[in-house]
Amino acid sequence: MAGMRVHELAKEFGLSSKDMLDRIRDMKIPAKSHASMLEEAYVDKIRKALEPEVKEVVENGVEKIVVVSEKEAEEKERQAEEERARREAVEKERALREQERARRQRPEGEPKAAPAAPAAKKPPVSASPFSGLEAQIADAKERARREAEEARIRARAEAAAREVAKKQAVEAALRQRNGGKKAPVRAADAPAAKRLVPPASAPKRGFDSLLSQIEAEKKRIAEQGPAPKPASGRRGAPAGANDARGGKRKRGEQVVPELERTSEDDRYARMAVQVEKLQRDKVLAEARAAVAAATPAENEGRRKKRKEKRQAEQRERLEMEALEKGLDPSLVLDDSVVEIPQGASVSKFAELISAQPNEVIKRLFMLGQVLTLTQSMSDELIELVADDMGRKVRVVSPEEEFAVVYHDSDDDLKPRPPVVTVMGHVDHGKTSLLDAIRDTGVAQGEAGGITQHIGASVVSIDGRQITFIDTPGHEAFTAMRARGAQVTDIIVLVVAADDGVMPQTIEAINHARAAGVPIVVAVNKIDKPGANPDRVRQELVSYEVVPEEWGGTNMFVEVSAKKRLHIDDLLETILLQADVLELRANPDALASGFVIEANLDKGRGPVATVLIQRGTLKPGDSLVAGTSYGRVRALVDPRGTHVDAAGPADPVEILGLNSVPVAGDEFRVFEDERDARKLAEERALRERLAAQDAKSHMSLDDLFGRIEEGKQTDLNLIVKADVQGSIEALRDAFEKMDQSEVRINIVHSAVGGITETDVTLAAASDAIIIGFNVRPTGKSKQQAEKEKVDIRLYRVIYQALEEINAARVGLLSPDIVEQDTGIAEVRDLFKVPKVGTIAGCYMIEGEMNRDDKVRIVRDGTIVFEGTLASMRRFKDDVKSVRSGYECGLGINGFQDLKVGDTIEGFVVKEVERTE
Ligand SMILES: Nc1nc2c(ncn2[C@@H]2O[C@H](COP(=O)(O)OP(=O)(O)OP(=O)(O)O)[C@@H](O)[C@H]2O)c(=O)[nH]1
Repeated sequence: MAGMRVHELAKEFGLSSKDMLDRIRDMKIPAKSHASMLEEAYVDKIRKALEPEVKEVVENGVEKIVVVSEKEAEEKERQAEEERARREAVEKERALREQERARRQRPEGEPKAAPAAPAAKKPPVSASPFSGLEAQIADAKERARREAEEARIRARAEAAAREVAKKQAVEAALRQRNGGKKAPVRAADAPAAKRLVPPASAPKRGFDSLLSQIEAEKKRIAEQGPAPKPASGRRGAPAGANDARGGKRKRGEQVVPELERTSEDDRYARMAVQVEKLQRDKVLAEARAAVAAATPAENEGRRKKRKEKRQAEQRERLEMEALEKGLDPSLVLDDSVVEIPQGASVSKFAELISAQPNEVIKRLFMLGQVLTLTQSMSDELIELVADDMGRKVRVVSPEEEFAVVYHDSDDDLKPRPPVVTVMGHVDHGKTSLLDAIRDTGVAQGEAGGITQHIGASVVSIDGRQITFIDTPGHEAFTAMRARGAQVTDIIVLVVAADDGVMPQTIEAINHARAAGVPIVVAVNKIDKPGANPDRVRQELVSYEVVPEEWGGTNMFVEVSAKKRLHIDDLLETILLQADVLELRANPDALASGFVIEANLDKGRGPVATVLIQRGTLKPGDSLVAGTSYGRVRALVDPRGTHVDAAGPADPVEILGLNSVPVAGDEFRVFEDERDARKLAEERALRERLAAQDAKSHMSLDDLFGRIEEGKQTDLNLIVKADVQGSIEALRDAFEKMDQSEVRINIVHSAVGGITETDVTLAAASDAIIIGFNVRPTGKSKQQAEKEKVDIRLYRVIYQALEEINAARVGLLSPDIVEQDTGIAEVRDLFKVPKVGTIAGCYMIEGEMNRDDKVRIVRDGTIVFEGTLASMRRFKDDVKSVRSGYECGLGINGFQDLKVGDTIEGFVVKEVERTE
């Protein structure tokens, strides 16, 4: 078969040439106009493509025809039925009329025909005289309904055709606007579409909305003429126009399917652009994915993991440290908890909890505390105010702030010597045993045999070291432990074989057990005739100290300190016990440990004996010990030898501290001296605050006591002395005093000169300062005068006791007082033949007279008291020297003057008692 022209094919399918051309182009078949000749193969293709549509249209038409013929048949049948009914009704009516005529012709008396009566009364509908009329009315109604129905169907089909025409017109307009190549659809083309759309069976609802959208679009184009927005759907579009790309598009794509049909070139160009864009997007997405999967992400992941690991480790470490410090880890680790340094000022506190200082002051006021911005808050106040303001806080002590929890690796730990404390009942031979061990003859040196100050010593056996701490009693051991000074590894319990277990023996056992320290029993005085070592063993069993040979864990050694019997055995046993303990420490670190004894040496200043627990201490190290700090000037071992280094378990005396620390104080070397100083100063501040707190609590209690007991009065004392022993002696003496009328409270006691801190504390606690062999240092004297704080200085204990007793009796002023006159500072020294040492002085305060008594004060301690041998200005003897002048002073019977000493003049005056 030959080819066909486009218009011929269009005619075949009942389409306009233009519609046919469109479809042909959609099928990518070349055709330029309605006259273009189509190859046979193309014609077949077009027919195949269009036949389903045509078939649909035809089928719909057949269906309609079938439906119409059925309806006609029904109608005819109905009409015939109606005709039949009408004829029957007419026949019946005629019969009835005949009957009536006959009845009227009959005489009056003649009975009525029975069957007629009921019929007359209730005639059947079919027999009604109007039944024919009713049938006509019904018939007319039915006809009208039918006509209306047909009209509706017609109207619908026409409306659908009109709408399709409209849509095609809009499409054409859109095409023209976008492509500009397509001629607008003429109104005449519109009816052609009618044939493609089944008049009544076309889907309606979706079509309606499509139409309304098209209408809106048309209106918009007409009014504004902008670029078209994407078509809302493809329903109603010609079948062949569909799905060049599967009909699925992403939101925002600029391509409108209908618009692609403007021209081949245009369409492909658009597709190319789109493909390019798609590819670019794809490439970009791939690149992003590749980048994301590549190194940075990997690094990011690793970094994140590392960070998480670090955080977890840090958390664990903090938790461990908190537990080791006995703190609640939840408080330490809770981010919402604000850490407030101990003794923080009101303004600092407000700043840390991000509150208005005035608000803090107001709340403090409400708590009965009138504080200014710069004043320190106590721990309790910090917690109270924070709680009041709904904030979680944790008061951090200076120790904690500087706290270091040492974590030495196993490799760093080296074996160290054991540290041993000897304990036992009075007179069971502790000092003698230590003496025997050290072989230094200490016991003979102590007149009463009562140990006064703790010390430490080192012995060697078989090249191995043992460090001994000599304690004055169990209290010191417990006091040290209470301060966290766990210095002892082994306790040697001395039990006299002739005396057996005594109260202090039991106490010692309890202390050792509480500290978790193993006991080695030294059964002493076995040389004595009444010695019964086995009895000692038996007695100790009931205190759970069981000899190894009896199946227990305690090693027993029978010794005689006096006769030096089995001392080696004892030392070997101690080493055996130490081996069991596997004592180790890291020597390669900054030194730390505890102060075991401290005093103010007249010649050397503050001296502290420390026991090193970790690291190595060297001269030049900056350290802090309690509230003292300084740079190590010299290290002296227990034999009095200057050493260059001291390692773990070594006891060593250190010189160079600024003040005297307290036994049990922790010491630590800092890399930076400023840190040491800062910690020491903060500790001192905290101590002052604690002392004030203690006072305020106590005074409240006292107030209560006074109200309860009527006449009760308190005497608060601050005791300062040159050695701890003096303080203990004074304390003991006070305890023995009758306190029924006046209660004596020692609010603070320490070794060293009277400082400004002491005066502040005395002012705060309304206390008297008692100085025993010490003097006020720095500006403390002026401060005491300013604050009207009474400082009483004594050289001998009995004098202090006597005065206090006098004061206690009626709190009277003593009879005799020392009145200071002037103070001179020694700035130079001259050796004058036959006269002795003359001090070149500068009078720094008051006026000193030639006849005044004088005391020589060095580092706050009185080193001599006497009279002046000479007082000269230049070469002239003078009677007095006032402040601001230089002079030369000679002291009777005292040559050991030093530059830096102060020479204080005073007169002794008798003061009358007021009652
Ligand atoms: N016969 C004998 N006497 C001893 C022995 N050990 C100590 N003594 C004597 O016991 C007395 C008390 O000895 P100390 O060493 O002072 O006893 P201490 O336990 O240190 O005494 P305090 O320091 O007061 O607790 C002294 O007179 C010693 O000579 C010993 O082994 N044998």
